[in-house]
Amino acid sequence: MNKQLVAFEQIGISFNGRTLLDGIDMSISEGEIVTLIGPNGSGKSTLIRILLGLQAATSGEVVRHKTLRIGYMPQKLHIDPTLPLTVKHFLALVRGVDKHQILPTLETLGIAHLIHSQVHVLSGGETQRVLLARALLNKPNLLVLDEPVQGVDVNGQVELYNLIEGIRDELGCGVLMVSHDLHLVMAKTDTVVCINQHVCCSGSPQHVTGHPAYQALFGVPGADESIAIYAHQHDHVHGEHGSILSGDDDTHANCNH
Ligand SMILES: Nc1ncnc2c1ncn2[C@@H]1O[C@H](COP(=O)(O)OP(=O)(O)OP(=O)(O)O)[C@@H](O)[C@H]1O
Repeated sequence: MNKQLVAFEQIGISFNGRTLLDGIDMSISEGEIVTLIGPNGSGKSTLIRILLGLQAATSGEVVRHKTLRIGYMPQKLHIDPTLPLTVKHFLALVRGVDKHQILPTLETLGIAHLIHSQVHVLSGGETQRVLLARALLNKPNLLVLDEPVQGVDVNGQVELYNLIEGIRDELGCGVLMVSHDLHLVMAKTDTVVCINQHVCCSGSPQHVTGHPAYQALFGVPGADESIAIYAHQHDHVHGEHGSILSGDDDTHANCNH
């Protein structure tokens, strides 16, 4: 069995008395691609921030393997557009980077020709690849990608997911992704975890997509396959502070807790 890199154990977090995450259990192993899905504001990025140590959980524990080394790709590049900065110089800012690895990494990602380009003139897809290059230059055994295909057209999304899968195959690293592009990402994912305060559904894409919960959450029969709709129907009701009050309607999506 592959080495487990990270395990979230009963992670919970509250802000100003409001429970955002409650009792989250999930894990990521080497060679595994895990995709985190859920409605806007359900706490996906917060869970990533907890993993990165940028946010403290209110309860529970993140168990990290002693060899864990994370390469993080944020949702967006936050750089002052008036600041002159080439791709090469941007990547040279990675702490401890081996500068000889910059060009080969860009070659792997198909953007070697952009090495002397200014970062603020890059297209959406090019920017995402530069951010992926930065994550890879950290020599990770876990890639953490927060909405990696944001701002990328559909063809570009397929290419990026293929690249990510290829990187997993080559490096044998684990991958944790947040995504809204359910149909495209499913084909490249080993495990899907759907959160909405708690873990609502999880498992292989085959298991999850065949599950009534998934269909109630994301699928509208006959609708455009590329459109994912968050119509999250619980089989229970949440109280004011997030507690689960009832589970009396078994025609609704079944959540796993
Ligand atoms: N430090 C904080 N203090 C107060 N509220 C916070 C804090 N961090 C996050 N939140 C709130 O938690 C909620 C979840 O945010 P988060 O960004 O984790 O959701 P998300 O699932 O990643 O959303 P999206 O899909 O829209 O990116 C938001 O309502 C946000 O305002």
